[in-house]
Amino acid sequence: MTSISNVSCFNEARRVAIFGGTHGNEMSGITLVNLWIKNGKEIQRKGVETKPFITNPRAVEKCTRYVDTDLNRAFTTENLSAPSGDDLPYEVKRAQQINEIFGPKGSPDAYDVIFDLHNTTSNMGCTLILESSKDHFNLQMMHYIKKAIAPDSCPVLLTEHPLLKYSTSRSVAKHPIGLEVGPQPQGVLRSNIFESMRVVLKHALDFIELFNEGLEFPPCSVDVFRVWDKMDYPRDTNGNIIAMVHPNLQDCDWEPLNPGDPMFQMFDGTTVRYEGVGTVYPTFINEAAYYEKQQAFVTTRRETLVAGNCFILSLLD
Ligand SMILES: CC(=O)N[C@@H](CC(=O)O)C(=O)O
Ligand SMILES: [Zn+2]
Repeated sequence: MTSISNVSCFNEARRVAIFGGTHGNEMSGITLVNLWIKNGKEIQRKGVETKPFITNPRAVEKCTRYVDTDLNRAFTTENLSAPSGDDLPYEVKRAQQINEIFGPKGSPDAYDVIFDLHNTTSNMGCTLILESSKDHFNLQMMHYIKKAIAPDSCPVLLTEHPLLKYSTSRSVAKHPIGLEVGPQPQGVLRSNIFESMRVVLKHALDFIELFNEGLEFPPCSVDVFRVWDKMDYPRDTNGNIIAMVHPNLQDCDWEPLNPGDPMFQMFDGTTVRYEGVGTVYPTFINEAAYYEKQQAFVTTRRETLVAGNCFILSLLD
């Protein structure tokens, strides 16, 4: 990327991948990717090579999140550079293979864009996950998608955080995009969730086609929710959970939570209130997969990011 004040230029996005089954029990992405592996017409765009790919086939087969360890945390430099061997956890070996095919992570040879399709048990709607506030290409794409699906909404979760950021499968690409759609139980397919994932992907691929054709995208601003903190369930001294998400908070992803608002309901009926400073916007509320990560929900803060004028580099010649 070249940045000239407010101008961002990129090479064409020729190589695009769509990942499903990074978590083997999140059925929308698995089903869509399998459909597209059989017949890719729907995801074909002029001048773009789009590769649908099942990232964790053994977890998909077992319909479980992972086999040995969470694949969507496995793309650390340490794992990717570990000497390959049979004793490595399955997902670490798989991360190395994926890095070979779609990366290497951080190199010019890496895929341009990777969409990673996820489902959540939380009421997050159709959420786009952005890893860097400086990724103007992704910001422009997200702006385009938001406009295209209006009046439906499509919140953007920015996971850039000094401690809470994790090493995702999609992070091997130059422009990683997570798509998180819910609520949907693990192992279950719901038609409404399936359809909204499909529609967002259609607009995303349309954007890439238009961009490659040389369309110029003027500066724009994008409202995002930046990850702020993670909140665990109240626990006893043995580490057992002793409360549930409060009914006032359950399903209220992206809605403001203010100091003093109910947060958890103890098993004895008492209410635990939010005691932070200022308004936060909780999300991933009561996500099933996060019980093992000691996480009841994450808090976010609202922010507006600005994306510069965006077009292909060859237009400058
Ligand atoms: C529920 C779930 O799996 N969420 C994803 C979010 C992401 O892809 O960034 C994860 O924890 O890996
Ligand atoms: Zn997932």
